[in-house]
Amino acid sequence: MLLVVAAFIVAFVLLLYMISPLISPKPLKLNGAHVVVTGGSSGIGKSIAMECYRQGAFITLVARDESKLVQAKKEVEKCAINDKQVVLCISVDVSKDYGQVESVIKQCQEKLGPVDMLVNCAGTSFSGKFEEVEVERFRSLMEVNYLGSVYPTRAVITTMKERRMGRIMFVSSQAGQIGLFGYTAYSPSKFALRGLAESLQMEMKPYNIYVTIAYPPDTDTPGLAEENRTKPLETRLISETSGVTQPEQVAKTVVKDAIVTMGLFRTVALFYLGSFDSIVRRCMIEREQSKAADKRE
Ligand SMILES: NC(=O)C1=CN([C@@H]2O[C@H](COP(=O)(O)OP(=O)(O)OC[C@H]3O[C@@H](n4cnc5c(N)ncnc54)[C@H](OP(=O)(O)O)[C@@H]3O)[C@@H](O)[C@H]2O)C=CC1
Ligand SMILES: CCCCCCCCCCCCCCCC(=O)[C@@H](N)CO
Repeated sequence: MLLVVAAFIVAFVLLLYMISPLISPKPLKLNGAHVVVTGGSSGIGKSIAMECYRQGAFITLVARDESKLVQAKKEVEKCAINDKQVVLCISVDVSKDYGQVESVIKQCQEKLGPVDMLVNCAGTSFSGKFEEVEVERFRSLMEVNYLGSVYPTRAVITTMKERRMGRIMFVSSQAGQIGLFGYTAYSPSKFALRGLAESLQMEMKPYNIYVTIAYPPDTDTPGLAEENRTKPLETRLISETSGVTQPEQVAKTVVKDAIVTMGLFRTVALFYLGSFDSIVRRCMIEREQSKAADKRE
């Protein structure tokens, strides 16, 4: 009986794999394409920009800090494959004023042509126990991670629809697939991206615009180093189960996914949850035991 079920599952997956090239669109050629990367001055965004540059794209890097932008531009330029390629830098806060975001997108389209691919990677994380996270943080994470992806997307979408082409990428997180200890402020902002990406994909498909969303694990970036400064023990132990990835690796995977959209759904690994609950319980018991021991002394 079990064997039959297993055989069915294997056959189904094989079938999906075989028909996926038929139902997915033609791969996007990055050579000569204009790619806008928000959060392109650091970490995952910077690696994505470098990966696209290696494939011949023209890049606009968007972030706030000008000196980090200039530094990143130099690094991206080193990945050039021809002498026509250009890296443009734009300093703007993607989460505050929609009018501003719209006007910088206009500027970069005037210089490098219509946007072929938008990578929404600007974002920030924070971990801490729910009651210890400042209330303001819940608003700011939602603003940067969610609205900071809505605004640039909104600013490029009309032209993409007119041209009947384009790719939009959102960078969520494994913490955007399941809620985890310490991420009460961060996870919801990443879950929101999933709702946005799935709804938008349904609207955009008839216009030959494809939306992808990435769920990376912990990745070795300045952003992660900053987050680790306040990370509760539980969050650290839970995160260790999926390890730390290098930004270059994440970039390779997500860029490939965006240009060759497979359209296959990613499954949530729910079986992890049981083992995480036991980590949380163990930490609590150990903390209580050491408190009790302190009292006895
Ligand atoms: N590193 C990790 O473990 C993981 C990260 N992610 C997600 O990937 C994305 C990138 O993370 P990571 O590379 O670690 O982060 P970094 O902190 O290294 O880089 C963040 C980038 O976003 C920019 N940015 C932040 N806020 C704004 C804003 N309001 N307006 C414009 N630009 C902004 C930063 O530049 P500046 O500050 O100058 O504006 C910088 O370029 C985030 O969305 C993060 O949530 C997902 C899973 C794992
Ligand atoms: C298909 C699999 C889905 C679920 C797997 C569960 C894995 C549990 C480990 C979760 C690690 C938390 C990563 C958060 C990364 C992040 O976004 C911050 N580091 C940002 O700085």
